[in-house]
Formats: sequence, C-alpha cells, structure tokens
Amino acid sequence: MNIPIQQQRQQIRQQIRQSRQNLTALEQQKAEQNVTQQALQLIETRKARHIALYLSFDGEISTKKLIENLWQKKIDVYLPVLHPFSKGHLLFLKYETSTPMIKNKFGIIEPKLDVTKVFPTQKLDIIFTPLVAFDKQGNRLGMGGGFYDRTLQNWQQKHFIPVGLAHACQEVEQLPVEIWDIPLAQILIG
Ligand SMILES: Nc1nc2c(c(=O)[nH]1)N(C=O)[C@@H](CNc1ccc(C(=O)N[C@@H](CCC(=O)O)C(=O)O)cc1)CN2
Ligand SMILES: Nc1ncnc2c1ncn2[C@@H]1O[C@H](COP(=O)(O)OP(=O)(O)OP(=O)(O)O)[C@@H](O)[C@H]1O
Repeated sequence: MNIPIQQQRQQIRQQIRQSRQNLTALEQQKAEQNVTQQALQLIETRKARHIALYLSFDGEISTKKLIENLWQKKIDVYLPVLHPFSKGHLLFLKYETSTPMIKNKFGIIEPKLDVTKVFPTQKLDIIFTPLVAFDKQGNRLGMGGGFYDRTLQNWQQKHFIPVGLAHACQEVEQLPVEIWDIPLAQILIG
C-alpha cells in the first residue's frame, strides 16, 4: 500500500513526540548532560561565539544547562522568534538574563520582539535546531511549520552550520523526505 507521504510524516511526528514525552526525569537529565558536553566541545573546536539555541518544550532535550554554560563563558546566545509578518520565518534575538520574554502562539516562551536585539542569521556560527525525528542521513523532521527548513536553506553557502539536538529515541530508520527538507550537518544525541 502507498500511504501518502504527508500522512506518514504526521504519524511519525505523533509517535516520536509521544515517546519523547514518556522519557523519565532521570533519562531527560542524563540526555541533557550528554548533549551539553558534546555541544560545548563542538563550540570550542569551532571557536564559535554566536550560537542559536531554543527553549525546550514537549519533551525536547533541555538546553538550559548549555545556555547557562555559554553565558558563563561570555558566548552570545540567540533564540528563535516567530517573524511578526513573514509567515513561516524565524528571527534570532539575543538572549540574556534580562531579556523580556513572552509566550508565542504555540505556547513556547520567546524573547519579546525588539529590533535592536535581532541578529542576522548569516552571522551565526552554529544553529542548534530542535527536531521531532531524524535518521542516519541527517534528515530532520520538525513540528511541521517549515520554520527551520526556511532558515537553513543553502546553509552550505553560508557561515553557520546546523546541528540537531535529539534523544536517541527520536531516531528512525529512514524519514520520508520532501524536496524542501534540509539535511543537518550533524546531530548530537543525548
Ligand atoms: N523549542 C522549540 N522552539 C521552536 C520550534 C521547535 O520545534 N521547538 N520551532 C520549530 O519549528 C518553531 C515553532 N514551531 C512550532 C510548530 C508547530 C507547533 C505546534 O504545536 N503545532 C500544533 C498544531 C498547530 C497549532 O496549534 O496551530 C501541533 O502540532 O499540535 C509548535 C511549534 C520555533 N521555535
Ligand atoms: N524553503 C521553503 N520555502 C517555502 N515553503 C517551505 C519551505 N520549507 C518548508 N516549507 C513549507 O512548510 C511546510 C512545513 O514543512 P515541514 O512539514 O517539512 O516542516 P518541519 O520541518 O516539520 O518543521 P520545522 O522546520 O518548523 O521544525 C510545508 O508545507 C512546506 O511546503
């Protein structure tokens, strides 16, 4: 039987989001520790100074320790903000302890839009991306908004590299891919 690709992708999203939410607090903690170490190493190797991260929700691997570590090292951290009128696009805003935060339409906490805090995407060194599912080829399936697909377009010709952060339970054998999907440079598994 030929199941439509959109339906397959929706099914994988549901399944993996469920297994991610079912991880115990201890499993979550260990994964965070693992991924934080790997990310810090990568940042050091690449001498990266401008890092895009995200605030975790829905069982995503937590980025809290990593962000705190980077702040301590005086490395700049940026978070995605839904573009106010360009639908499906993200802006990256500097994230500091003093940054005023608001909930976006998906219930995710993001910096309150302030144009003076917007950082040009092409100047970022690493974009760490959230993802729902991934495969060995580095294909990435997200929440379905196409936000990161748009952000990562032609990244090979840009300065930054896109690196996924994921729990081991988010790996699938082979993702059904669409033409607009952008494979990641690397995926760190917690
Ligand atoms: N932590 C985190 N931040 C992120 C993302 C992410 O995946 N994780 N995004 C990555 O792109 C963007 C937000 N994308 C999202 C897309 C859909 C839904 C969502 O909950 N969709 C609902 C139905 C849609 C609706 O409510 O209108 C759902 O699937 O149940 C959430 C976030 C930007 N920030
Ligand atoms: N580069 C692009 N230009 C225009 N539309 C795009 C682009 N990339 C994705 N889209 C559109 O966005 C929608 C969602 O794409 P998809 O299901 O692949 O999102 P996703 O990768 O799961 O989500 P996200 O990247 O937000 O985590 C699709 O309908 C697709 O047509």
